[in-house]
Amino acid sequence: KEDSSLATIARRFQDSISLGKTHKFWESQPVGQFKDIGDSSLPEGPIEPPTPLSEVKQEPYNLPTQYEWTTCDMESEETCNEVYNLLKNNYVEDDENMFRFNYSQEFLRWALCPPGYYPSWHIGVRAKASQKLVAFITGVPARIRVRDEVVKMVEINFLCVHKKLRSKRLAPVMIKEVTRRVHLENIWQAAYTAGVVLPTPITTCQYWHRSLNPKKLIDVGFSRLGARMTMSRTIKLYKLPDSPATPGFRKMELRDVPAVTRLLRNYLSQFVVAPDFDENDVEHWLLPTENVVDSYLVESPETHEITDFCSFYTLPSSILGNQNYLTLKAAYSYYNVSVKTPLLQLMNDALIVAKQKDFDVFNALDVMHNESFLKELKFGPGDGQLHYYLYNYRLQHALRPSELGLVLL
Ligand SMILES: CNCCCN(C)c1ncc(F)c(N2CC(C(=O)NCc3cnc4ccccn34)C2)n1
Repeated sequence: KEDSSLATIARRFQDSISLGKTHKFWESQPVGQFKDIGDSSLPEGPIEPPTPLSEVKQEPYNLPTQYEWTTCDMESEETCNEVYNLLKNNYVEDDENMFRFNYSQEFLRWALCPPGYYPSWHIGVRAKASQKLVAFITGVPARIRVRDEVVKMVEINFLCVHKKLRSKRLAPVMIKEVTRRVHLENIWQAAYTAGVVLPTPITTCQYWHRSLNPKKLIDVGFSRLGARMTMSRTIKLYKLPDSPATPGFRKMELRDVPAVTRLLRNYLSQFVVAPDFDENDVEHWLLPTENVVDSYLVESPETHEITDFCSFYTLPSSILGNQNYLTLKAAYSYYNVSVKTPLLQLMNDALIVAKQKDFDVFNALDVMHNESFLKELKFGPGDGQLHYYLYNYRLQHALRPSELGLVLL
């Protein structure tokens, strides 16, 4: 595996710039530049001031003539289905093209229609002739705290260009168009992630996977049988109890929103970058939604106080080219709060309910305090890294993943 340290990648990126090979795009954007890494004379905070709204480009950017912009109304069954199919066939795959994310329609409506969302930030590109949807990019509003500053941001996600239109340089103009529409709403910062290195990550996270259905995971090539391991020994290794161990462990309900909000706000205050959730946000993002997000809490049987919380979201992947299985059912660790119940025990209960719900694998990033349970609960390191980025906001130095309290979908 090549040395993938950020310094090496930065130097290569710098070299490729001098050779004129790299995209001019990212050096033209207000993002931390590789050449500025370590320059402590540059202040932390916004890189560029807001533009007066009258000076923001009023008309959309130009697309190649055979394409046109469209706004995707995600609350329309038909349009949501078009977006679903574009992503199902053209969104992120693993490096060996064995899996592709298969975000469900109900997940996309949840992820893209939070309180205060802007329909105009759900941007599609259609081929004029066929009216087919061939590309997509989204923004949703979020209040994100960076150290002591709560910043109104946009979370950019679901950038997808149809496989047949790759290297037509559509992505840069889509990024500029969503930026323009966000500027029109007087928002000047963004948060986004990518599996690739761009200028410049605020942190780089590692994925970890906990097998729940090891036989299927080995059959489909997601994991391999360990050396000197048999299949039956492997199934036994990952076996879990039939029910959670923590007394008072139960599903979250609407009546729990105020208590969960207090618990979560308190817990997230320890991280350098984290969402600034209010009760409306908690009701949308954390109340259980079938096939989308599951959340549990610990209510003390004695005092009825809510002391702990855990949650995970449902993101299946299509399995490309396997005769026996079509879909990998994956749960992704979301927000977890451990105050009275040890995080290790809380997350083991999360694994137990995920197994009960027939998930094949439970994924987690090494963000927040996740490092403390990953190895002990038999998570294995994944091959994918997830780089986190802020747009138009400089941090003087990259964060450790444990300083990050933000999970994007
Ligand atoms: C903000 N959005 C984050 C959602 C996940 N995003 C986009 C992502 N970006 C880079 C990755 F490395 C990654 N990984 C999940 C881990 C994993 O499960 N790897 C095997 C696998 C199974 N299915 C798929 C589908 C696509 C890629 C890998 N896959 C690695 N996830």
